Amino acid sequence: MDFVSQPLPVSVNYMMSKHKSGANCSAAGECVSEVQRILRERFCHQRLPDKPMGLESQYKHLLELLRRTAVHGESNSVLIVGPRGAGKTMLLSCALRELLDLQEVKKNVLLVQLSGLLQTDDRIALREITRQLHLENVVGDRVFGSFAENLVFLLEALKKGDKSSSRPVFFILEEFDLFAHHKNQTLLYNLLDVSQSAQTPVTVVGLTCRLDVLELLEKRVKSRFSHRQIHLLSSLSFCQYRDAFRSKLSLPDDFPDSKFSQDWNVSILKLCEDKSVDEILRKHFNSSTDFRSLHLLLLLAVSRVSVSNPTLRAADILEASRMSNADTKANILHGLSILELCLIIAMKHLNDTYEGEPFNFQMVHNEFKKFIQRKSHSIHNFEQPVVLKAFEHLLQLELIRPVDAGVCKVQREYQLMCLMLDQTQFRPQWRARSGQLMQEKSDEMWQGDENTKGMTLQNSATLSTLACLSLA
Ligand SMILES: Nc1ncnc2c1ncn2[C@@H]1O[C@H](COP(=O)(O)OP(=O)(O)OP(=O)(O)O)[C@@H](O)[C@H]1O
Repeated sequence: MDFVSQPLPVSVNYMMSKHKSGANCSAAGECVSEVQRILRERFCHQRLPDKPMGLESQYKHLLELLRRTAVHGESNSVLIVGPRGAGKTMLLSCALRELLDLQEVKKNVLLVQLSGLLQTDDRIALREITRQLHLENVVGDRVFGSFAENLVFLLEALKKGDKSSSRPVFFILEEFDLFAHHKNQTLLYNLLDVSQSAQTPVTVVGLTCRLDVLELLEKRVKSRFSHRQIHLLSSLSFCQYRDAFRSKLSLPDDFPDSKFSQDWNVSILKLCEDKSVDEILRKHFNSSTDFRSLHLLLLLAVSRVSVSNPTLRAADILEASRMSNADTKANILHGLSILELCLIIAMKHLNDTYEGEPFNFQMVHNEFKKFIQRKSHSIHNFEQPVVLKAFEHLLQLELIRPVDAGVCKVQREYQLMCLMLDQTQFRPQWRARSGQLMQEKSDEMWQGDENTKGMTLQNSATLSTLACLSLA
């Protein structure tokens, strides 16, 4: 290994740079990148919070259930139900973290994690269970008569030498409701069956967003479920939300540069008192109390921190809020080519003319050709395959959508489409895009006609775009 070229840990780098003359700038740089590393880890779910905020009773309940399996060998089953981003995975991970801190539990307990999005049928799920329990060699080429036989064999294989005690197993099923769509719900039936019988200490923990998840279970599966449910419904107040904002941005005590971290933490306190920041937070809180959207806002704000701007300012939060609320579809319009923009305008024309009726490629192309005839000097006459390619790109970007995706017999050029943009997404983007093009290219000078409403145009590329504007 080439240790010389390996990057040094930040703290070592920082210590070294501290002793160098004129090292202030590089030390500040190190601190800023360390701040960004810590906070990004925090916001990208790589680090669990110390305690789940506002979920104390649910946390205690879950921890006790898991402890009873791990310590006393009791089997159980439980569902954690809550909306997206409510903290289901985080709650379970925190409880497991606390439980696995106990030495005797850590040695004994086995974890199997499945997700309804990944294990799409029971065969794949069983293979994954075998893999996670490290029993591939034990199973070998053995053939099993049924799924239940296979599962029982796996659990038997986990029994210790004295045959009386088994190692407790936690089966964690993320997106639990998707497992209910597997054929005959065999996996759920067998897991819940094992959790009911006294064979092996097993706890099945299901995580789901669906409140009606029990309705999806077959009768025989439902009857084997313990009907324990932990609901995560946000009861967060704005004050708690603001506290979370402060604590999520604060630097830990073990930050390599204590002076920097003190200054940073003071600046975060000041930020929390800022009126405009309070307003933004209130707006975010009113639209969603989940921490995932708060993390996105903070991630965008923290990415604006640099050596020249080493603390977070209210303007950074404001800009981050603007970016996180931006209309993504309208933003896509910024990146379109001139031909694609022309096609979008042609579609909008058709929409206006036929009052929102669907259109096909031929209609759009005809409209586009009419425009070229009128303004032949302002836009290049593209060949039909090129126009079709641009049209398909718009389809890929989901700016247009087939009216009936099931009808695939129709020739591509005649397939009916509808435009997925509305008036509000049109106008501001249009102006921004034409303005942007005007700035980008300034080779040829051109005086606008009455369609451009007296504006002076800078070049032919802009000309085409603004000629499009006259179409709109
Ligand atoms: N009460 C809370 N306290 C601290 N952090 C929280 C809390 N609730 C959610 N979070 C944070 O919000 C983020 C999303 O949480 P998590 O992934 O656990 O949600 P989830 O309910 O499992 O979502 P999904 O249904 O999409 O799987 C995580 O970074 C988590 O740390």
